[in-house]
Amino acid sequence: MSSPYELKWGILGCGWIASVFTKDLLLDTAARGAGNIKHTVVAAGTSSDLGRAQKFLDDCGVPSGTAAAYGSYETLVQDPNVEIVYVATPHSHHFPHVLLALKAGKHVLCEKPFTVNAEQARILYDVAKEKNLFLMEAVWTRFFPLSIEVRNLVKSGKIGEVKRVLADTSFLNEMETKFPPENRMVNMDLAGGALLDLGVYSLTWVFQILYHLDENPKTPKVVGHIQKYAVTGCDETATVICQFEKATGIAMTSCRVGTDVDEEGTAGPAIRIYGTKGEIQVAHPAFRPLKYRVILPKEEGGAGEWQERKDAGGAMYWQADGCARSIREGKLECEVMPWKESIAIMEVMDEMRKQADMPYPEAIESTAH
Ligand SMILES: NC(=O)C1=CN([C@@H]2O[C@H](COP(=O)(O)OP(=O)(O)OC[C@H]3O[C@@H](n4cnc5c(N)ncnc54)[C@H](OP(=O)(O)O)[C@@H]3O)[C@@H](O)[C@H]2O)C=CC1
Ligand SMILES: O=C1OC[C@@H](O)[C@H](O)[C@H]1O
Repeated sequence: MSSPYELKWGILGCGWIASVFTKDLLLDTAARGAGNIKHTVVAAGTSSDLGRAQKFLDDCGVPSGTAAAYGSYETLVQDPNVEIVYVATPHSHHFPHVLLALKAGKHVLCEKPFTVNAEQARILYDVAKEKNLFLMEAVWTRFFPLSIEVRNLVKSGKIGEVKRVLADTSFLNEMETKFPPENRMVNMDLAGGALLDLGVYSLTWVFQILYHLDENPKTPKVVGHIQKYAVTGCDETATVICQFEKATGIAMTSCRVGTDVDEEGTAGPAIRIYGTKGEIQVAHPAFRPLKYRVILPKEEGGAGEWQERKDAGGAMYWQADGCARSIREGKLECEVMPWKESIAIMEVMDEMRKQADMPYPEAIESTAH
């Protein structure tokens, strides 16, 4: 048997999601049927503190002596052992941090939302292409076996022709107590707000179903509405209607009201995919889908049982496997999260912010590089 393809990771930014992702990289790939891939964490860097980077590696369970700790992102990306950099900093910083890694000759997986605006995204993909490097927005949701199953069900025609998708990624929060003004969720300097942080998942569901129905997929026409958070001016609730060639998507998001009220899913499905012969529902949370069901007319079986899918750990490894397979095959982009689609989603969010007059500070909208 040939040895597994190994991908060596460097972690840029040692915050919350970076710890979930790093622990997932350490899980046994064979246990999920991906034994021909091996992920190795070879380095982690914080913005300013080497000791904290070392503590991060230790806390994540990276075997002692197998990974280097760095006290700056500049030194991390120079590590010759690092093949791919995982960027896990706030939205505002994705553009400069991805650029930093690409310019150092590293492949990149960057957390969602990919950038602050579509122009920044276009620039990053141009740089990746020029440098022949792999680059992907870390929209983990698309890589779940459950997402693939739902996409395949739609393709199979089980619910007929899809005409509408309704997607909601919302959390009930007492915002004033949960998010102090400097918190990344609401801080305009960090590109905070529900739309970029959570709305990207609703748009993911709308796009992974509807964008692909069109013969020549392009950015849909958009009518959006944003309710602002009085304390910082970011959006607390956002809704958009996306008109594709063949169908309509309605993407909703909020960090004020939720689809998670009782945490049991009785609040109703987060995703509803409406076809001419039936419907597919996916339960909350939209970003980590755990169960779905098909609902057909009564004479054809009515409401099906919920189909549950459990993934080990943080379930962020599916997207890491996608990176490894793409890089092994010499691809610059992964077909599950193509560049053109990431840009189209950024364009929808740009248009919504334009309609709502919600620019971010010039410093983080900047495309200077
Ligand atoms: N896929 C998913 O499910 C999730 C994705 N995310 C995404 O991951 C990214 C990070 O989110 P999260 O881990 O929750 O955030 P955290 O605040 O926990 O971590 C962000 C990290 O970025 C580094 N950083 C660099 N510059 C700044 C700055 N100016 N202000 C604040 N932090 C800075 C921080 O420090 P240092 O480098 O010094 O460690 C920090 O560790 C976001 O893009 C978010 O949307 C978040 C949650 C879930
Ligand atoms: O990406 C995310 O998914 C989970 C949420 O809790 C978090 O705010 C968001 O960044």
